[in-house]
Amino acid sequence: RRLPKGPTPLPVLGNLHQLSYYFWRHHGVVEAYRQFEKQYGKVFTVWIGPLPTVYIADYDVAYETHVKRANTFGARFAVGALNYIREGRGILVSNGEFWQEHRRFALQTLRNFGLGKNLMEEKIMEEYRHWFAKFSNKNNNNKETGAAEASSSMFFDLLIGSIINQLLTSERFEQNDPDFAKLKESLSIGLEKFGVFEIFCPDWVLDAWWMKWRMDAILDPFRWIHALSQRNVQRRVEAIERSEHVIDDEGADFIDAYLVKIEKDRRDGVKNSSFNLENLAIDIYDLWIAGQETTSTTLSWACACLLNHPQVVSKAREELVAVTGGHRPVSLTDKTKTPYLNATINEVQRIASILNVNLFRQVSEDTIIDGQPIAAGTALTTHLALIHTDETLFKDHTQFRPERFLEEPNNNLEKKLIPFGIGKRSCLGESLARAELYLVLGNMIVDYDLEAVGEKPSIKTTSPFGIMKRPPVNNMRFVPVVRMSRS
Ligand code: HEM
Repeated sequence: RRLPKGPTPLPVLGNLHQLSYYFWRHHGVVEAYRQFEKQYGKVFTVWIGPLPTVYIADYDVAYETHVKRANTFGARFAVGALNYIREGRGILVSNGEFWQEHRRFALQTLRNFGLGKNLMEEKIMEEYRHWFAKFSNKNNNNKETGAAEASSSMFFDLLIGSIINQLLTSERFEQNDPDFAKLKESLSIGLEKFGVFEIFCPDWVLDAWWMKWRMDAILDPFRWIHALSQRNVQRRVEAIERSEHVIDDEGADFIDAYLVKIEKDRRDGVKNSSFNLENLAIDIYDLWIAGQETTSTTLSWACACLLNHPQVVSKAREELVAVTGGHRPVSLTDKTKTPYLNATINEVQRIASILNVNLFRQVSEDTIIDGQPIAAGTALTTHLALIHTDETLFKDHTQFRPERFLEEPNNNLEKKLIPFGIGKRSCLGESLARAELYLVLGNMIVDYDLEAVGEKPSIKTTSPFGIMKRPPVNNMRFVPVVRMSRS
């Protein structure tokens, strides 16, 4: 088999024995893969049982393959738990014409939200104000200072979950919503368990009775989110039928825009259009899953970093107040004038590197990577966490130091930071996520002093073995610093 270098696999087991040993010895997935990188170089193969998987741990190689030869590296490798509910549909794991049409439609719809009246910024700021005010008004918070106390993960889950929900369905999550609390609890258990093994498990293993104990914990929250998406679609259709909801122009949210597209395809006589109600529920499911946990997790990591580095908060605040005068909210139009905040967000995303293992692609033809052959059909991924901790690029990579992005010469560091992936299948929600991170962090830094409740969180993950690198769990206090009216 034409494959890049890697440890010799055993029959059936592949390299699982070595991987498990490194997991245990080096306390996590990323460090385990780093051991292979040290031995075999920037491009290496690891066999997960009978399946060879290839990893790229170098920015230049990732760019040369995923950008310059995008067509060869643009298909998704979709098996296992990731494909479980989707069955090749949605955006995350679909391929071919279906993927192209649905990605283009979702991108265009999100882009429209950011144009003209800028619905995106409006909704982000509306939710920002709502959730900070709601937490400040809670009975157990300090009435004199107006300080709000919250678990960072629950707070950002509600805030970010509500933003994405507003864009998709025009609805907000309500605090103490028992459904939401149940979902988040089971999702965090599921995500801690969801590991490299589950990405590649064939369906018959996922469905086997002897895997039920593990698979139910991992898949139940996803089934729940899918059912919720179906319910939202159904509710909207019924509201339209009862004339309680009217779609103006292109609609108020993603569901409306999609219903307009279904109607347009029908009128244009498009045969076998892939835009229908069931696929709408899957697209919403994908956008919610990909858009909620990722951004919320990044904000929790940001708080862990900022609580440990108050000097960064002071410097960013000084820059922001100089730009806004402290009398108006930070807006996306300020971005070009806030290099320090931009560098801080970059450094948060680098330290967070929230995917211990990125989504996999499938090589579409026999080809060469960095001088080594690779066969068509091979599963391959860019290892973002290894690239973001490459000492030749990010010296003293364990240090949280936004200044590294501002120093000259800095080797074009900003370009080499790729938390949203690279190439044709890179993150569809990048502009929304960047807007959320900028507006929430920028305004929060101007409006609040951050205090840890109890000990400061250590900048260390709670799930080194899962596919997502979850942030430290911590309670924190947001103490208002600006009491003047800022509309
Ligand atoms: C900080 C937040 C986020 C991070 C770090 C992130 C990261 C990523 C990464 C690494 C990928 C895989 C790229 C690859 O294959 O190389 C991805 C894909 C994707 N993301 Fe995000 N994401 C974030 C937020 C969002 C948001 C807000 C949305 C939606 C509204 C979203 C929707 C998607 C979708 C649909 C894909 C699949 C794209 C495709 O296969 O064509 N993401 N994201």
